[in-house]
Amino acid sequence: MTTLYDICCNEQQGRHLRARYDLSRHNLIFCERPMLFQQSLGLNTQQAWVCHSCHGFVGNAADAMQHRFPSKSLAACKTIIASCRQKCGYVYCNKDCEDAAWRMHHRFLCTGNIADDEEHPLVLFKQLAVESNEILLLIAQWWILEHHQISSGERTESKWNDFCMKPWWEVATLELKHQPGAFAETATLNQSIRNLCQDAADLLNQVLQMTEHNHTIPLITALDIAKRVGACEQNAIGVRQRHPLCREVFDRDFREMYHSNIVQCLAEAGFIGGDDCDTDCADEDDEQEVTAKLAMIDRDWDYSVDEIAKFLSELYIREDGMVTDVATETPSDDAPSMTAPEGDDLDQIFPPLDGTAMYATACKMNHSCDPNVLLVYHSNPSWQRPLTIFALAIKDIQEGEELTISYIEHSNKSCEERQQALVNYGFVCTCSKCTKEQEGEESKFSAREDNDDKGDLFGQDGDDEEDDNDIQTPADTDEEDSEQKLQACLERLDSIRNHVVYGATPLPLFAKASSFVNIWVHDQKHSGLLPIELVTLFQKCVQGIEQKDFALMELLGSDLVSILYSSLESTNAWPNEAYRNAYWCAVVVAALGLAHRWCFLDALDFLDRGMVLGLPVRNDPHLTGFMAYVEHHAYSISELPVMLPCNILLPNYADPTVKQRIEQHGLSHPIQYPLPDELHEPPFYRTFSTNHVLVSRPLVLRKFACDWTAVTAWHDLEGVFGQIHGHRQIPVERGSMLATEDCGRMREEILSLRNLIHAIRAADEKVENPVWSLQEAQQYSASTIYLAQHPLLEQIPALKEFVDVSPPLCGTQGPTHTNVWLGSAGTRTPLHYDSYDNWLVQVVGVKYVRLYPAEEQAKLYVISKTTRGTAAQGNMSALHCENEDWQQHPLAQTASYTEVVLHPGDGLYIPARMWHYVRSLTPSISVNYWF
Ligand SMILES: C[S@@+](CC[C@H](N)C(=O)[O-])C[C@H]1O[C@@H](n2cnc3c(N)ncnc32)[C@H](O)[C@@H]1O
Ligand SMILES: [Fe+2]
Repeated sequence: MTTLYDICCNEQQGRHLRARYDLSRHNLIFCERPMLFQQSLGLNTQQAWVCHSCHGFVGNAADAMQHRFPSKSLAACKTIIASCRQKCGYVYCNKDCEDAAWRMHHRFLCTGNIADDEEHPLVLFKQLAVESNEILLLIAQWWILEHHQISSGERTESKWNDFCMKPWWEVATLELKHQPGAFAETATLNQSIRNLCQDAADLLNQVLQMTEHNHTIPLITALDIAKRVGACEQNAIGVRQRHPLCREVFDRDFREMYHSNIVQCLAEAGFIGGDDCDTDCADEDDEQEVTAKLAMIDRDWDYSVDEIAKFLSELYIREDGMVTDVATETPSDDAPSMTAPEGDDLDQIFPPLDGTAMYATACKMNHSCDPNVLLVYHSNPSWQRPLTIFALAIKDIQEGEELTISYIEHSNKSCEERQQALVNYGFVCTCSKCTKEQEGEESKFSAREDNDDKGDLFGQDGDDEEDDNDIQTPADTDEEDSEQKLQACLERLDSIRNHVVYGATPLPLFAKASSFVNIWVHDQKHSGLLPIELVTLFQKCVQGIEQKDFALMELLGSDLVSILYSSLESTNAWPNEAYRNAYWCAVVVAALGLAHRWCFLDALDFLDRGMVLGLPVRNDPHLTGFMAYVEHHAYSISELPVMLPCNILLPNYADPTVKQRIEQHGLSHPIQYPLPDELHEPPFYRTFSTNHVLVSRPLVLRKFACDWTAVTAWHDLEGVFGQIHGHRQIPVERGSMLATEDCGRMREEILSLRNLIHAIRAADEKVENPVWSLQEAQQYSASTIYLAQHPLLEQIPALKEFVDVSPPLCGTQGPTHTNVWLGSAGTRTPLHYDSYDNWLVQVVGVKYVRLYPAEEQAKLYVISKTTRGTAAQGNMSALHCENEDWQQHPLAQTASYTEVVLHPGDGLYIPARMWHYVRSLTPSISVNYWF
């Protein structure tokens, strides 16, 4: 999906955004996370306990309570809050966040080792920032990130300088400029800012030189600093993010995750008493399974939202920071005075995060007093992806129209007052509203002010809510028990609904995706393939879709996903296509609901799991638009500001000792020549077909893929797979089917690409050299991890750009399946055959392959079809290649085979039914085509 806007630039308007398509009111135009953020210093850093990497509040409810009220001994910290490795006092959500911040900028700016050195330039720099302008701290980060270089080459991005960058001294004197007689004052201010910038530059340069001895980060000048501070003055947004305990307490997901924590720590702290915390969600008798599941939907929390909110809002804070429960404590006369938080304003107990952020796209929008876009903060349900900004259309917008926001709070301001408020931006507003008002047509506009017009670029309170009045509870006519439960559940939803920010999925995408569901459900009605209870639930989904009841879609969709998953697991129904189709359909319903709530990462998780476990209709024209929409927005909020350097070791193939290392250490024995046929230039398909395909003769084609961008780009496993696509969920195998020890036995899991890369890195660290021997592969079998035979290019279409999706050597029809194999060193694929012709293309790393012709099958101890388990298809051999048990498998000793080592860019043609065994000698990525 392309963006819904274009970034344009002209002399009058500077950089600005224009709608690329017609947009409707309530459409989400884009969302993004800040490229830079600086928390307000002082009290806020102490009270709002946030991660210094992603800026989310750290820990769970218990941690937050503990942090805020340390004198109470509360539940122990259950999450893994990480502290800075140099103990500077910074905290992070977890080790990942710590690591990312460290690698991005913190290694330059950490005071952990130097805290008591008052003369240290870093200490002096921070002091200067505190005394003059906190933004200087942001500038230090900016400079480092802007010049961040990684080992595999430079990746400076122009986005860092794509702002109006008037020097600070010019911006700061804008206001004085218009005052008569302020000439001397202007000159003094101008000079003192120049001096300040020079001091800051001198100190920062010393810091940079001390940390980075090879000077990959250039020195900064006073002007560099001034331009960036100026840019912040005119582009940055003041952000305030409420503490989850204040805000998210109204959210269903949040409650689900933190409910017991909140209750527990409130109880332990004595805020609530005598609770009997019963978890009686399944008090049902042994009714049908589905009915029981339905009861789960209607699970009752021990305490309702209102109750929890009430607990929190009724807490009193004393001036010494202690919290008391008003009901249990009567203040004595000499007790410090108490202040009660107002109504539902809980910010006093859990203060919000305050700070300044730079957003690369939002900062390119110009101001209008009659804007068509509103920026909204809405942290997704959990505590993740903080500071995400959502740009919402508040009017119908035509293609080509400029997208504008209001920089100021202006509902009741006159034109003159607005111009005054805008003075620091250095322009006179000539928007239609200002023009008309100056022509004396004010009345018309003030009448038009509506609720939506809350667009204040600064100091947004993040509480804007869009209540979609179209949404109604579907009327229920049926009298069934499940109906009643559903009804109760819907009633409960009503209260949640009002607290959700709605930004509609573009109607055409929604309509198409939901027609997919409608059609599928309609087909199920009479097919008899699914139990009637499930069909009924799916029909409820359709009703939800028709009524645009997104909360119901989310709830029912995700519950159906878990119901189907447990039936698939417990009855081993994986081969049951009806169930897997249903799984995919449920996933789409849940994703439709989640996308409406802008939970794009969660929606994408569902879709990914659906692609892995369900039977997705690949390239279904109904779904592609919606899936691209979800994918697009998920990507824009999952990005880190810069790519992290790669920590996974891969051999440098240009180094002749590497070849030696592979042969002497990696291989279990010297390769027996002759090899399979080998070519260095691709043959014509017809020649290849005649000489190899028709006669089942393998072929090695060196440099098959040497011009694929994947060969270089994917070398950076960490950047491409760990970061850009790190949030995608994929199926992996841990351990090996060939492992002899229990702990190394293969297990299947679904995890994120980021975690796969972490696991590859962890395996990589077991052995000093990136090339693993057979013994190492066996010894560390439990650490090996493999995304094996997965259609990753279908799942992440963006990856197709890096490879040839239809190589000519796969014939005129092109490949029927394309799979990606991504894993650590030491992965071993047992001896087996496939019924397709196969091109195995090595992209990154080195693999050893052994091939036995089909004629040798009699000597290969084929595992019979009647055996249970994965090998039941008659295409697996019991032989442990490279580690054969000749006693048990004597015939194999005489079986003839060929073998080959594949390097990046090499392709191997494996004929259909030819037996093959594969071992990765290094971390490796391959692509294979069945044709
Ligand atoms: C947040 S930036 C917007 C992007 C800016 N146009 C650019 O080229 O980078 C704010 C600056 O844009 C310019 N600007 C914003 N709204 C404007 C308007 N309505 N008329 C003229 N200039 C405007 C002012 O120079 C202001 O300081
Ligand atoms: Fe205006």
